[in-house]
Amino acid sequence: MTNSAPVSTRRDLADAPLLVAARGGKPRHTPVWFMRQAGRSLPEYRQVREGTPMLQACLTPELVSEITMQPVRRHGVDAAILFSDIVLPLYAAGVGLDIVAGTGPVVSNPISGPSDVEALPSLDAEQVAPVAEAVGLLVKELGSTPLIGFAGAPFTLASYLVEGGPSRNHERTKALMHSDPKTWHALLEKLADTTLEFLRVQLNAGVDAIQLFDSWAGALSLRDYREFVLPHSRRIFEGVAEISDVPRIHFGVGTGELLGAMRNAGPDVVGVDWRVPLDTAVARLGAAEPGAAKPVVQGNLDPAVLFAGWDAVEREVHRILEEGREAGGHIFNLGHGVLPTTDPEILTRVVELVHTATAQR
Ligand SMILES: O=C(O)CCc1c2[nH]c(c1CC(=O)O)Cc1[nH]c(c(CC(=O)O)c1CCC(=O)O)Cc1[nH]c(c(CC(=O)O)c1CCC(=O)O)Cc1[nH]c(c(CCC(=O)O)c1CC(=O)O)C2
Repeated sequence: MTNSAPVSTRRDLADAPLLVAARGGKPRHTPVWFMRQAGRSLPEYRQVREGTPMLQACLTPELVSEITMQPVRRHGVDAAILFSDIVLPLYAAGVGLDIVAGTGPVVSNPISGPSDVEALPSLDAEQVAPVAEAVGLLVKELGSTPLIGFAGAPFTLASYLVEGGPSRNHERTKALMHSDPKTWHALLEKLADTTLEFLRVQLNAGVDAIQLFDSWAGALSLRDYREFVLPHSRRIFEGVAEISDVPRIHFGVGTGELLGAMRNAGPDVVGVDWRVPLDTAVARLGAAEPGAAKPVVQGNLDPAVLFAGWDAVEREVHRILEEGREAGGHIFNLGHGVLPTTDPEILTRVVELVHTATAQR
């Protein structure tokens, strides 16, 4: 774990709509970006990635920079998100895994007990130096567009490591959690250390915000989330706050019942999937002490609606913007990542619609 003092390489983007909204201010328009905006939906992505395996691409600075820039140039989004993956730090640390196209992350030797947790390698900043180099290239190229760094949260990473790959029911993960809490917490502590170190590298290189993805936390009951996951996610947000004052976003899928608990982990912004209307999410998040600032939310267009024709898209975007007015701040996004066969033209039109519908409010 490097404890180098944060290098102030961040740009002064004080009036960038993403950063203004994230702090509960009034941006010149509602900011919009899309999870998975850099990826398979873009022909230029498929072209530039030809022949380079996913994880190797994530460790090639010039490729990371080019791929991250593609949706910014094409769509005019209000943020870039670093082209990376949630399993990259595990791969860089030496965990035997690969990303199999059409499947996702696949782990060679799944974790099943205390000796496997003991053997899990920790991450050294040097192992992800190419990511820091990519951030350095991007902060020069992005001008006034903020760059969002990201990492996977401990529960989602643990699920891939224990299940050995994507899982519908996470049965091995939950079995370990309930049968051997000591080993479970030891695993999540190591994963939180790795995540925090990976975020530290991105922050010291100059990212302007971070997002912690707990994509699969929605598989948990509120009781289990609070007992087995929340303390570890909270440690990450507290750790990030000690490194930098950038806005911290927390997102998961199927998390309608967990939103209040996710806010207790300490993020500045909570991402909401498409199942919960934003005004309902604000009510569930807003259970903080009376007089506290209203929560800032991100989301939450159903990615599948982008296949329903422009009239449906336009109707849904206006509905979501209306619901977002209930929050202390709203960053428009999808409720999960862009689906690979999405028409990129539609995403560009959504950016234009959000900007014109909310300009100079
Ligand atoms: O085949 C390729 O070209 C690589 C596909 C690809 C991956 N990461 C990627 C991309 C670019 C893209 O999304 O098109 C690139 C990727 N992975 C991620 C992000 C961050 C974001 O969503 O904006 C991004 C996009 C970053 C950016 O836009 O710059 C993070 C990620 N990887 C992963 C997850 C968890 C999950 O969704 O399972 C998550 C959390 C995000 C989410 O919930 O959508 C794990 C993962 N990585 C990957 C896959 C897809 C496997 C497949 O279906 O081929 C999967 C599993 C899955 O998505 O179901 C590989």
